[in-house]
Amino acid sequence: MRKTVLEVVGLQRTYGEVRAVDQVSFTLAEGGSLGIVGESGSGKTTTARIVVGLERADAGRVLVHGRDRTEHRRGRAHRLAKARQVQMVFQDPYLSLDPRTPVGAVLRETLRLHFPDADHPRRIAELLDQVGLGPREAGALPRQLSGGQRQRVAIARALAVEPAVLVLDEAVAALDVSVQAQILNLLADIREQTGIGYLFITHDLGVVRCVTEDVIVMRQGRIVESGRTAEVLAAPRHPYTRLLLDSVPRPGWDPKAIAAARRSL
Ligand SMILES: Nc1ncnc2c1ncn2[C@@H]1O[C@H](COP(=O)(O)OP(=O)(O)OP(=O)(O)O)[C@@H](O)[C@H]1O
Repeated sequence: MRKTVLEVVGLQRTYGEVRAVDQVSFTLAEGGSLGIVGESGSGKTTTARIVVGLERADAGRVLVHGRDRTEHRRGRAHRLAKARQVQMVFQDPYLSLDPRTPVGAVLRETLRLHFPDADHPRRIAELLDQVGLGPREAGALPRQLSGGQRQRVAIARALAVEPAVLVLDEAVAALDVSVQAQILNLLADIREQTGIGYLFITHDLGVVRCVTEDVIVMRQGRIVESGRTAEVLAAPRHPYTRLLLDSVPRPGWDPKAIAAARRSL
């Protein structure tokens, strides 16, 4: 049995009348990969943002290696320690990368903050190599890179912190299908090499099938189904999961039938 790295217990978050996250609990094993799927508005991103610490929960707890992240303690050391537990990769790295900072400098800044005494040039070369980039990209600005390369930089920056958990929020959604596959393969290799646990937020069941071991399905803030990914996708028990599976465009896909099925749920 692998140890648990992340444990989420009874998360709640309400915005006005909307229960964005309602009694959400799950665990992620060390080196495991858990998908959170659901339609737009199902509460996936809010859950992820609470796990990372970008959003507060009204109730519930987030534990990494048994330590509560939701406790509010002031101070730089505490903030940095929290960041080292969980890192996030967003859908659009353009928004999270400073347009004026070359790639190598992005990594150097992160390393200076978290590991001031490390051998930065060596570590930067290692990180770039780990994500399939080289010295040429180290000197480039974000706009001089392709979407896939930018996402590789965002992944390298997250890895620089040596986190226990990586939260990937629609991390390949903006990329072309072939580039998506490259990044998903890269992420699978990195997980194998490092043992970092992944929390994959996506609306795309193809992504879930490729890169997760377990999955939870969210609808209107609640978990409606969870289990091993292969089993949930092969034999979904909840009608909503079946509907999500049916909504994946494929030959013979009929939007009218999907809309009718949705109304009947
Ligand atoms: N800051 C906010 N203020 C008000 N309502 C919010 C806020 N953030 C999220 N919500 C609402 O909470 C619900 C869940 O949103 P959330 O973004 O978590 O869903 P999601 O499944 O990630 O959707 P998407 O895939 O579109 O990002 C939605 O009804 C949304 O409108």
